[in-house]
Amino acid sequence: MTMTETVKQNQMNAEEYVRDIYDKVLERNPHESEFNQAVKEIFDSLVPVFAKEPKYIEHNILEQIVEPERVISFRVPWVDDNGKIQVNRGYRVQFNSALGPYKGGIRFHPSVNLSIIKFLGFEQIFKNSLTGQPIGGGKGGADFDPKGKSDGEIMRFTQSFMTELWRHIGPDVDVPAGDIGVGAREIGYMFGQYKRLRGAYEAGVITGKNPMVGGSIGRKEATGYGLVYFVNEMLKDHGLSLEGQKVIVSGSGNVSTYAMEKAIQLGATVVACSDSDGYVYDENGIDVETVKELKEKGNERISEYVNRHPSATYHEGCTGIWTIPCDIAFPCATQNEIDEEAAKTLVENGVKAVGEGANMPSTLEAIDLFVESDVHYAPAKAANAGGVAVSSFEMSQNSMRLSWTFEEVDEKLQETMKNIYTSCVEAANEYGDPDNLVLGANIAGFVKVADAMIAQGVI
Ligand SMILES: NC(=O)C1=CN([C@@H]2O[C@H](COP(=O)(O)OP(=O)(O)OC[C@H]3O[C@@H](n4cnc5c(N)ncnc54)[C@H](O)[C@@H]3O)[C@@H](O)[C@H]2O)C=CC1
Ligand SMILES: O=C(O)CCC(=O)C(=O)O
Repeated sequence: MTMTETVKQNQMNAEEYVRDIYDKVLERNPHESEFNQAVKEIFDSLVPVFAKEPKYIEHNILEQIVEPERVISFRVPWVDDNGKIQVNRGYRVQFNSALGPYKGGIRFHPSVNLSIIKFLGFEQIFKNSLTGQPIGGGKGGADFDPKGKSDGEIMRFTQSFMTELWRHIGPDVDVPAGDIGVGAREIGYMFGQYKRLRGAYEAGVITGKNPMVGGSIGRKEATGYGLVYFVNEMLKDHGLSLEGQKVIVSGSGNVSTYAMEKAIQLGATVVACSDSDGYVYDENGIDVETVKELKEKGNERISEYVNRHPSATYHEGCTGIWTIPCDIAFPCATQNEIDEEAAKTLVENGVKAVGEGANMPSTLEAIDLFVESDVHYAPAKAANAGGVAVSSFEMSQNSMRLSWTFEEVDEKLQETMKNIYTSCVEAANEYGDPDNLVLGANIAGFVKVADAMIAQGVI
């Protein structure tokens, strides 16, 4: 065969391999739409890698990587404030340990099911690889709705959840953290229950702890700040900055709050944020301290914001936020919150950049639209990796029994986000599609995990 014929043949083999394994994924997991979506996005990016490096086909890496190493599903019984017994379903998906102990958050939300936990765990493998830290990928959660629950109910539920989970985790085995509906309070209750059952103070078993019980200073801010650092790098690379930009941020939880705070510190005006009921808009700028008071300290809806800031307006419904003309959009709430129509509206309104704080906030159609347009698009698994990176720093601090200052953590976070951005750009360039950070993030994240899997044999 001539050189050209070999290249052509390798390309055809790669396309056929990816198609075959994707068909198997669909056949094995017919009802897991979110998982299948996450798999499709990554698979599409990997065809050129398999064409160039047939060793990944020879080792059948794709079929191995899409099957979790372990899926744990369990009953979570608890007693509510009326003395009634409630039952929820808990999950932990230990997806891939090629690079280190399983690592990834726990989500408490009524929508949680196996498909959602598997998509999150799958994404986490590549995100964690991008951080450069020695951590594998996993995720967990329960279909428990924390909304409207008393502190006692939250504690009893969380303790019951850990009463099963504890036997599957450990500082060198699997290290959970927070996600939607799980913050420092829930992490504290989980850590306390683990300690009681394990009979040992193993601080490195869970991250996102309050600094007074071994948590890393700066973990709370890390995902939101990291997102803005990543987007800032991307903007700088194109002669732009955050200074003077009009920004919208969906959600008003952990990631959104600190994305807003950092964007404002870097000179942007955040004009809107939201929760699952609606959004608030203020052209003069959202006051983050008020959002913190409402959401972090209180348990209030974002609609309350307008009672404290009469210049702001409240709008029912969570998709309307994407109709606000802006320069930069930070989706920081949940999966698939930007569909094709929302993406079209953002592009028509002249959005310059989209930075994903949430996991998989854009549908496949929305991603295609951003990539094909002139929008600078920062995909979640790269842009929101700051949270898990600082979680890994927390594990290091716990092992060394010391604690770094905010400045030390923040400096390491900035360096990490810069390195992730560079890895994505280099991979995108190597594969001939500069500026395509979806391609860059997927390839750079995949190659390290795949090589580590090959090095460890068929296990
Ligand atoms: N907490 C972390 O360190 C990390 C979180 N993420 C992702 O970021 C996203 C947000 O997580 P957190 O801020 O931790 O959760 P959170 O529970 O602190 O906040 C979630 C926010 O989203 C809002 N929300 C939920 N559904 C919504 C909808 N359909 N429309 C508008 N708002 C909606 C909630 O009202 C809440 O304000 C999730 O996708 C999560 O997986 C990603 C990386 C790390
Ligand atoms: O901090 C962690 O371990 C996990 C954070 C997380 O769940 C995520 O990156 O989506």
